[in-house]
Order: sequence, then structure tokens, then C-alpha cells
Amino acid sequence: MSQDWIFGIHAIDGAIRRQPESLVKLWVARERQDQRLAEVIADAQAMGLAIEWVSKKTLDDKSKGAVHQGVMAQIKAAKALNENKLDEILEKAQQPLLLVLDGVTDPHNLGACLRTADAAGATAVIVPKNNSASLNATVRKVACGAAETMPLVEVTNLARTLRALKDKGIWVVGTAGETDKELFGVQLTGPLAIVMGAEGKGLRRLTREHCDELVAIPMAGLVSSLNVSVATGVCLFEVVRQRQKV
Ligand SMILES: C[S@@+](CC[C@H](N)C(=O)[O-])C[C@H]1O[C@@H](n2cnc3c(N)ncnc32)[C@H](O)[C@@H]1O
Repeated sequence: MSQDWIFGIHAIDGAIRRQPESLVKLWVARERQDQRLAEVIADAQAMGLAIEWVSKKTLDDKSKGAVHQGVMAQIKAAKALNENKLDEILEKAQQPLLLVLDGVTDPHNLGACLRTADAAGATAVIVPKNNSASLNATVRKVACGAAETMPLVEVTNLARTLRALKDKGIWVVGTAGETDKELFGVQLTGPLAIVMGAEGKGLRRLTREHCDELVAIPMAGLVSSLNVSVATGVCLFEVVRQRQKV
């Protein structure tokens, strides 16, 4: 397994709590005095994690401009999963909730979507292999530990995957701002895949055609669309809200 880095107190705290076995070593800036950082260091020491004390400049250089808050961690980087793992993942899920990102290329958006998917209890995130952000250090930092815990499945042909999901009884709901049907009026309690479009172009034509229905989040202002990670949060937590009522 290859190694990667995560930066910042929140991301490392998340990894200590949820994926401690992924951590290899902590690098901490000697100059930094911070109560929250002290707590993270204490937790790391309690689990016997190696700590290297370095200068702030070393962290600045290593993080290449990312905000590190005086701490970074070397991790065994979880990789994106091959599509042949999807069946196995679905078999274990009681009520599948899949997030499908059709060409999200900004690592900040992918990281935020992974974090939100984790918070909403999603089963997995599916992305097309080409034309998507890859699982890099920025994604991991923004995901705050969720990149290590939320299965990210790369597929070679998204339309084929959506067809296969439908064959398994999963209802595929695409999201598009210009659609008449509102998200809040659609039943989202069964096995479900929510499909989000790319930052600039939205859903591709073929992806749209493979959705069982298209829904919109009502927009009250002058702006025509939400950022994809924000829209993801609205959609996934509408699913959570509806499922809690059942
Ligand atoms: C920035 S938007 C893309 C806007 C793009 N110009 C379009 O025509 O769809 C990125 C994605 O976020 C989701 N999204 C953003 N605002 C939405 C809304 N009001 N209703 C439904 N989905 C929305 C959709 O999945 C969309 O493809």
C-alpha cells in the first residue's frame, strides 16, 4: 500500500478516532503551542504512534502550501476501489445509499462529498475512472478522515454501472437544477443512488438518460445552481430525514 499525508488537527483527529491503523507517523512543529494539538498528540502517544518533532518550515515545505496547523501525519493511503468490489459492498448494505459523482474534478469538492457521504451514512461513493478528481492529499484533508473510511469506487463506464444498479433494484435519482420535480416531493426511502453532476457541465447526457428520475433543489435567489458538494449535502440529508421517519 502506498503512503500519503494528511494535514491539520481536524483531519488527523478524525483519522485517530476512526482509522487509527492507517496512521504511520505524526510530524509536529516544535514551535506550535495549541490545546487542541496537545490533545491530538496525547491521543497519538496513547496509541503508541511515532512522533517526529520538526520545524514549522519543514511542515510548510512538505505541505506545499496546504494549511497544516502544526501537524501532519504519514498514512497508509487507502486507494480507490475497483468496480468489481461494488457487489460485495452492496451485499453488506442493509439499505443502500450510493452517491454517484459524474465527473467532479475539484479535489475540494470530492473531499467535501466524501465527508458528507460519511456523515449521512452512505454506503459508497461511485465515480467514473476518467475525468474525476483522484484521491490525493487535498481530498484527504478536506474529507477529514472520510477518505479513509468511505469506500470510493472507480468505474470504467458509469452508464453501465447505473444500469447494473437499476437491475439490482436500486432507484437512480439524478439531480439537475432546471428540472420541474422538486427533491423534497420525491420518495427517497428505498435502496437509492443519488447522482450529482460535474462542476461546470452538470450531468452528462448519457448519465441523465440512465436516471429513473431527475430532481431539483428549489433555488429562491438569483443564482441558478449550488456548489456540487453543497447540493450533495442537501440531497443526502433529505434522504436521511425521510428514512428517519419510516
Ligand atoms: C454547479 S452544478 C452544475 C451546474 C451546471 N451548469 C448544470 O447545468 O447543471 C453541479 C451539480 O450540483 C448539483 N446541483 C447544483 N444545484 C442544484 C439544484 N438547484 N438542484 C439540483 N441539483 C443541483 C447538480 O448535480 C449539478 O450537476
